[in-house]
Amino acid sequence: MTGTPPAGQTGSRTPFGVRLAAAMAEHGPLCAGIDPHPGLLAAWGLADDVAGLRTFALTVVDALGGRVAALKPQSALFERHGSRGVAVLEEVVAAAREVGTLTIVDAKRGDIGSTMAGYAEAYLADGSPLAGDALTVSPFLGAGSLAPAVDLALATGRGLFVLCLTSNPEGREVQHARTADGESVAAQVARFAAEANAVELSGLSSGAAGSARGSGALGSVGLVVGATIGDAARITGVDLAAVRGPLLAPGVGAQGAGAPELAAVFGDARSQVLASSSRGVLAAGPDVAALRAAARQAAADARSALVG
Ligand SMILES: O=C(O)c1cc(=O)[nH]c(=O)n1[C@@H]1O[C@H](COP(=O)(O)O)[C@@H](O)[C@H]1O
Repeated sequence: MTGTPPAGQTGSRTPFGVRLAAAMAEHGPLCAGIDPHPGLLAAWGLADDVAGLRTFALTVVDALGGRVAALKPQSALFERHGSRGVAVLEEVVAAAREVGTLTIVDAKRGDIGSTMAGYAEAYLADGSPLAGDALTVSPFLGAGSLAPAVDLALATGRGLFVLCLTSNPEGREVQHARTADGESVAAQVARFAAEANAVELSGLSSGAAGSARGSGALGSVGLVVGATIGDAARITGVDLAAVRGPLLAPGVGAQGAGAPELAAVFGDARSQVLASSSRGVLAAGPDVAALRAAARQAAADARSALVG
């Protein structure tokens, strides 16, 4: 992909889907989560306070920045330290940008449309300190309520990952439910993303974006589809390949999924998958070389399941 900008360049008009595809090709289809759980802080010999949080999170950026396709800080585990924890999240986003690594801020935001516009400004606007390259969002107030986030993400070259078939077993109660016309909630969500990507991809016409056009191009509105879901895509009638966007696949590592599950769950949509692992990689810390080795192994496992 000649002319593709550095993967971590944010605020450009080069679409997130194009930048993510380049980063996955360069580093392998792995997103490393930054989840500073109290137990991990303790295991790393750190206090469960803002200083410990900061050391933990910036060590991960230092170890894995420039070496993985994306980093995904888990907002909840920063928020639990209050406003100073959120300031550390802002630092993490800036540090990753500095080393050219894409960030997916995992805050799972969702609200009525007019309030969603506020969240969109916080996480997707140029110049906002919480704006990484993409945001996880919840469509369970109705997928259409996410329209302000879609609009701002596409306008700023950022992306979204919309919860669709989540890795936790309780998710089925909502996601497998059928609407009055028989479509599953998950399929409705997937259709929402597919429609946004179809519009975006049909508009790509020149430069780096244009070179990514074609059957393999990824739009910027992805889905979250857990690697632990078994045959839920078939059960719910979700056509993952038709989404033409990236598929963030948590559940790898600590939640039990590995290469066989990735291959089985994603079938002909495997090339769109960004496998995501947090504790499975972070448990190797705080040693930087050990963190790098763990991420390298996780990326190799994901690549073996998803590429080729
Ligand atoms: O959006 C997510 O990333 C997500 C969606 C989902 O369905 N399941 C899921 O585990 N996650 C997140 O992915 C991370 C998983 O962490 P590990 O189980 O330690 O790899 C956590 O930050 C979860 O909040």
